[in-house]
Amino acid sequence: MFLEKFRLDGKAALVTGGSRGLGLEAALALKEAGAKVAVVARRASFFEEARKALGEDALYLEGDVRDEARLEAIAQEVEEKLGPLTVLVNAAGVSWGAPSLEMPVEKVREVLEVNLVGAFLASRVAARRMKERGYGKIVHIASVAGLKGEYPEVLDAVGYSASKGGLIALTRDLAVKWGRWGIRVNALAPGFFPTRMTEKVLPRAEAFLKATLPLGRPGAPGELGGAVLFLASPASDYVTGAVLPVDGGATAL
Ligand SMILES: NC(=O)c1ccc[n+]([C@@H]2O[C@H](COP(=O)([O-])OP(=O)(O)OC[C@H]3O[C@@H](n4cnc5c(N)ncnc54)[C@H](O)[C@@H]3O)[C@@H](O)[C@H]2O)c1
Ligand SMILES: O=C(O)[C@H](O)[C@@H](O)[C@H](O)[C@H](O)CO
Repeated sequence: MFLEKFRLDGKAALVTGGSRGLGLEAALALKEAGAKVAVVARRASFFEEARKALGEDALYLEGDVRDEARLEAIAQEVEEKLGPLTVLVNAAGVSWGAPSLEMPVEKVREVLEVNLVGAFLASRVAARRMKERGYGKIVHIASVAGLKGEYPEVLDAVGYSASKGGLIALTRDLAVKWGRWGIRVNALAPGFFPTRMTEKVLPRAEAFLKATLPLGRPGAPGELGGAVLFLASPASDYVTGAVLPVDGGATAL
């Protein structure tokens, strides 16, 4: 009875940034639960890794989350090929590290544009469709960096932190605005996970994280997918506007 609620058999799910890293892990979790999965990344050449993991049944769609017209076309194609869009995971994201007093302002703008504006655009493209059916699940991959300040030896990326804080505010506001349409909007706030995004930062931050995190280590591959599945599936149908840290206790400090 309860395990059944984690199933997504035959439901269409779209994952932005699903070509690798945490987005790919999200797509794999949704697929394992029975969803028909589409992933978006900026270039077709980025899909090699995802194809190996997700197989030929998945849809691989090129697109930039800053381009709303392209997102509309993607949603249309997903609905034509996979059926009504039930789940959107916004995992597309970029980061730019530099000391805050020297951070190039164009990098702050770029990061906000992808991580915050892009997630908003993908959400409303999905919500226009979900509203018609009175049901939908939107999951943002935010970050603990959006919930608390960071020492520079852990994360020196002010634009990134601001984008994730904005995404958390957006999660709550859209949850309130869209709840009456049956659309649930929630966010995950991962701590440190080893991916392409963190490969340069992790060696510098690891000793600090081991010494300070309640669980004494960064996240490992496979430790986010279950939380994605919870927020994407009927198991969380009475949850909206929530922010779930998956962070080894970083935000409990
Ligand atoms: N790795 C971590 O420790 C960590 C922690 C918290 C949150 N996150 C978030 O998780 C998400 C996934 O990051 P990751 O760690 O897997 O890194 P990653 O660099 O491996 O993945 C980022 C993904 O976003 C896609 N992307 C980037 N810009 C895009 C754009 N403009 N349009 C479409 N797609 C775009 C990339 O192609 C890639 O698939 C990001 O939002 C990131 O901020 C990561
Ligand atoms: O990519 C991210 O979002 C980063 O990994 C941060 O979320 C760190 O986990 C945090 O700075 C640790 O306190």
